[in-house]
Amino acid sequence: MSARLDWLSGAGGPLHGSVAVPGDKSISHRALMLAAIAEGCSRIRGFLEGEDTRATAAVLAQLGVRIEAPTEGERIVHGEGLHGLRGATQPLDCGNAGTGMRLLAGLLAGQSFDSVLVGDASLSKRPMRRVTDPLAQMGARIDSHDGLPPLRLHGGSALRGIRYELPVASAQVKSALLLAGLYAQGTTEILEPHPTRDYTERMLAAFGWPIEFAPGRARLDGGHALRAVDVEVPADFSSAAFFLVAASIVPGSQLRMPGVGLNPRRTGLLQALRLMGADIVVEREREAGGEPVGDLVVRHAPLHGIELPVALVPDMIDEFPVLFIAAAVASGRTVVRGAAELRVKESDRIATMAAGLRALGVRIEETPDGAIVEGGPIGAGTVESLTDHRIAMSFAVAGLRAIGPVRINDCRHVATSFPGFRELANGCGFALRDAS
Ligand SMILES: O=C(O)C1=C[C@@H](OP(=O)(O)O)[C@@H](O)[C@H](O)C1
Ligand SMILES: C=C(OP(=O)(O)O)C(=O)O
Repeated sequence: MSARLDWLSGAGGPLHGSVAVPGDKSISHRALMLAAIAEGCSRIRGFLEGEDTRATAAVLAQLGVRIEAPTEGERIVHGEGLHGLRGATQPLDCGNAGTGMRLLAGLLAGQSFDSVLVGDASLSKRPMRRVTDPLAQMGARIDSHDGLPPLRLHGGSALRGIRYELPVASAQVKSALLLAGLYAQGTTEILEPHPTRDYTERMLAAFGWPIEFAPGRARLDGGHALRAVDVEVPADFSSAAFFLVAASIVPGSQLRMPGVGLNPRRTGLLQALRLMGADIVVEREREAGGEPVGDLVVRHAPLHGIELPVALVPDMIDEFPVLFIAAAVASGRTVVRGAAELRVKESDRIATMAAGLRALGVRIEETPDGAIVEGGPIGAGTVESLTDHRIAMSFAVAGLRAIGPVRINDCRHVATSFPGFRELANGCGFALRDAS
């Protein structure tokens, strides 16, 4: 993870073929965690072999959970039961994963032993009070470094359920509190300002924990048990997003992505791109592993700028970097508002995208909670990914339509969410290579 890796993305395409997008990151994290504290043995298929999810698996192994990896994309988790985890002697390294650290904070807050959660340089700058404050209200004792990692969780705290209104729409915070709620006395109830992805709720129900949930709220009582189940992980919509935009902007392209997760709390970009004029069809809609999935077929279409409806923002929170690329090649102006959360991701994604697009000659004005992008030609140039995986892949997409090569500095974190991105991209018509 330390060696630097720079990419050059050139004008490729047209893009053709079928792209097998890897498994959903959010679901893979949760499947590991719930299986680890379930009774019995769970098999996970379609598991994301990303660095973020592997870090979560390694943390659970440190806590005494036996996890087998019989084939790539498969895990067999030997559950230890709700009270079967064992304290680790070393800090638990969540790598680059905000999801890993925040959900584990909830899971570990009610254990009998102490834990220390650490992360890499990027994760060490991400705000943790959003989870530590409500967990403290539940009775947890957690020390942080001024609201930043590392998090020191003191074991032996008796947790009690709370009713909590989330100040920001965050599935990570909701999930952390629900996981802590498993260990709490009484009822834990979470209310959201806007509904967020409900994977934790759906999966808790699948593992047999009584839970009530509806868009924007979730409620459970402590003191039940989880029973092992098999989990089928769909392909990650957020990874498919790069190919949706790539094929939309390169003339003559047509791509198919089979088995992509289409949970409505994830597919805001589909709606946004359609509002911009994109030609995306969902085929073979079905249910797999309790989640809606379908095959996405995308063909090139001329895009035009839009005022993005603010209500779509939480449903496409990880897709903004690549939306900004679509906006940069669209005709006219695209306006994004209500997306201040982008500033506390792996990088400040408003500032990082604005700096990169400006370096390529695109007119973009940053606002506190969004940006205004003027579509037009994309020039050649050098951009900094600031080790943010989604920024690196988004500028790889931009290179397809640039008038000369786009150099993307520091792409080593792409494998956190999308191992094999470059090979898949080149396989369907990208021209993406090492810069050195
Ligand atoms: O719960 C999850 O799996 C995630 C929730 C989102 O974060 P927030 O909860 O901070 O919005 C998202 O950005 C992240 O990639 C994954
Ligand atoms: C924000 C992201 O992930 P995390 O919060 O888990 O680091 C992401 O994958 O874009």
